[in-house]
Amino acid sequence: MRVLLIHSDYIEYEVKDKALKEPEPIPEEMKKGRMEEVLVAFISVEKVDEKNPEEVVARAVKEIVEVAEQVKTKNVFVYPFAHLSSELAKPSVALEVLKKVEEGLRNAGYNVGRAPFGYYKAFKLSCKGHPLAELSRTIVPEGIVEE
Ligand SMILES: C[C@@H](O)[C@H](N)C(=O)N[C@H]1[C@@H](O)[C@H](n2cnc3c(N)ncnc32)O[C@@H]1CO
Repeated sequence: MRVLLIHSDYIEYEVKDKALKEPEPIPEEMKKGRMEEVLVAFISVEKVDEKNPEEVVARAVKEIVEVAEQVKTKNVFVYPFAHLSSELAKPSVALEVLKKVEEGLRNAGYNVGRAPFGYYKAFKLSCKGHPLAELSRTIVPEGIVEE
């Protein structure tokens, strides 16, 4: 899993077109979204994660919580993003992993938003620009070496 973390004044998105034949079914209110004072986590779920999705979810939640504590925000936005890796997991696995990351963060006491899965989306982001505002993490199942 590849994670790009951007501490932002806000993120807003708008769903445009389907990017998968069968994107995640979403209610009208999920077609647009905005969150303020937020740690945005752009996440690419990778093929290697299919070896142990539960472990990758647990480690991703831990990493994201650590950064959220450092930048002092309780708001996290999970953004499915297929552009951080050339070895993507298949969509069915990726969606499940992303939903579990969202659930894990909520269970950890965070206000969590998530962008819809399987769509082209327009988005605006305002990065805060402080030294911890832009971070990335590579998370793989135990015992796997990621190039
Ligand atoms: C396209 C761009 O504007 C948009 N932002 C986009 O990336 N859309 C992605 C994700 O929502 C999702 N998706 C599919 N596979 C994956 C994966 N392995 N990991 C994460 N998301 C995935 O399916 C879409 C097409 O790949």
